[in-house]
Amino acid sequence: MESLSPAIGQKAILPSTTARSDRDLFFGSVRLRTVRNIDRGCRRLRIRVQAGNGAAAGIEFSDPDWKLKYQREFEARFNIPHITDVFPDAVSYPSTFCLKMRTPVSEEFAEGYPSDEKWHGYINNNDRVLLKVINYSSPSSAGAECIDSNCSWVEQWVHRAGPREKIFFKPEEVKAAIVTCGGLCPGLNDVIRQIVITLEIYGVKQIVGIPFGYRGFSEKDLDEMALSRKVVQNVHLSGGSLLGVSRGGPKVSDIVDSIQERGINMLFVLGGNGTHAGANAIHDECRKRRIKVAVVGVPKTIDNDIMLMDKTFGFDTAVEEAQRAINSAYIEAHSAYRGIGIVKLMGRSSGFIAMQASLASGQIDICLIPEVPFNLHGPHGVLRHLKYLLETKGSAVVCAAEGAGQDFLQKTNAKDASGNAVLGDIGVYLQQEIKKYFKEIGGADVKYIDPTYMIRACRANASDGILCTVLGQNAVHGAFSGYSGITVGICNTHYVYFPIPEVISKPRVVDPNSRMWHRCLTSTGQPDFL
Ligand SMILES: Nc1ncnc2c1ncn2[C@@H]1O[C@H](COP(=O)(O)OP(=O)(O)O)[C@@H](O)[C@H]1O
Ligand SMILES: O=P(O)(O)OC[C@H]1O[C@](O)(COP(=O)(O)O)[C@@H](O)[C@@H]1O
Ligand SMILES: [Mg+2]
Repeated sequence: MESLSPAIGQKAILPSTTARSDRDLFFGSVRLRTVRNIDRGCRRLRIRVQAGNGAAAGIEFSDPDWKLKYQREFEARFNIPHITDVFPDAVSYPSTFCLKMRTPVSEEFAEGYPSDEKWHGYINNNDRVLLKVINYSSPSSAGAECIDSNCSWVEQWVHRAGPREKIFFKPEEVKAAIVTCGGLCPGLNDVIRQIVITLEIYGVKQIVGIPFGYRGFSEKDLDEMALSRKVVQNVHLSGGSLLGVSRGGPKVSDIVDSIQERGINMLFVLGGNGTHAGANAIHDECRKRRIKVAVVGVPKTIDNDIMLMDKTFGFDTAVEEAQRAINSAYIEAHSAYRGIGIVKLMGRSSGFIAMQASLASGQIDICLIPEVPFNLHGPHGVLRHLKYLLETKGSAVVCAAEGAGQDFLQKTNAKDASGNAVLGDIGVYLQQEIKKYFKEIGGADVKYIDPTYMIRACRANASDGILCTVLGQNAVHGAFSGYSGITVGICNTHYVYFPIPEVISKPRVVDPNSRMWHRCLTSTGQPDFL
């Protein structure tokens, strides 16, 4: 067989088993475009290798120093903004955070812990974490993300999160605010709790919650909420957000006016892509006005649609909670004569919850996600496959992400207060179409379960609770260390700080050519519905 790792522009031959259709093939970021030239008899596809990341970024690969240059550019992109960028003379102080816990009433170390303490657990500012940990030997390796056509190994380092030896805020001068925006997500209260507790460990006395997302900065009838360990002690025992959430809200300049009026100099922002876009704009505006405010995000999205991190908090809980709905749909379908269960799960543009929940349950026959187009009708459509399932198994269960199959639904162009498109209900549509289809051919007992808001309102499970704890603590460490315009994340099991623009450049989506999606397909046994 010919090489699977040709240079850019060269042709390669892939075995037919590698190609699942006439569509483009992706090996990570390397796109192999099928030329639709199936050799007679041997069923092989001719493909052309298109550029990897690097060429797209304008890298000159003939330059012997291209790797070095790429790394330098990467380092600059992932540099995390610091207060000294704007205030070069900003004074630092010895940290008041120490792993050796003292009783909270002790005034012994009010001015900082003695520097002769042997081990504080501090992070060095130059500590880094590898963003990509696999050295792919070929662009054709599953999941390969290549910069050049040989998939050369180029180290990509990001900043390690954690407490630093020097802090840039005196705890007694800090007024910290926490705001939770967007939709609910399991774990919001756990993060709030940890932020408050960690701020108190640093010695901060003024901690407030901004009610109902960014709106709390402008609505006159909404008062900020005083927060302390006492207030947040048991808040993680219930779902939702102690502070409330909202979509939409005031202009960034009005938010920053309010920040100035309130004397806030640390702002912790819990939210998804939209919230982080807001947080970054707030950070920029504070810099423009030359006010010393640390703006730190904690990514919140049940959909797991934030780039670069292993996962976001609440996602595990959502997948776990979805099992209950899937199991109910399965029991209903299995116990009925020609039963079909439909479960709709959240995921506006990313099908992670539906994919993982289907995989975990092993009870789903058809998983539909926004990233993978499908036909409903026709010889290869979902309905035809359901007919086959009823004939062979007697029942079937479908799991659909809310953003799946939106092409079938009437578009309204309606937007929510944040500007997100309001989606049609794919679950209801599937239910109607399935009923219609089976009416003439023996009928089907169709049950539709929409557990979406029940899942979102859950309290975090133990694993998410721990993730929230670490993220919340690191958010506070980041702010005290003088960073702003950053967000915290887990990356290859380590905790890191990212500059906000890098994580919101686009939503993270399921790669239809990934091994995980393929695992899901092997579990469901569904065909391509095309
Ligand atoms: N591009 C943006 N710039 C500033 N604020 C934004 C932007 N996009 C969304 N927001 C604000 O962020 C908040 C949350 O956004 P939303 O999209 O509803 O949720 P999420 O943060 O979970 O994506 C809303 O108050 C919205 O007004
Ligand atoms: O009904 P709401 O509150 O707008 O929330 C629905 C949205 O919540 C989500 O689960 C998460 O959205 P956010 O990350 O923007 O909060 C979306 O998938 C879904 O469309
Ligand atoms: Mg959003």
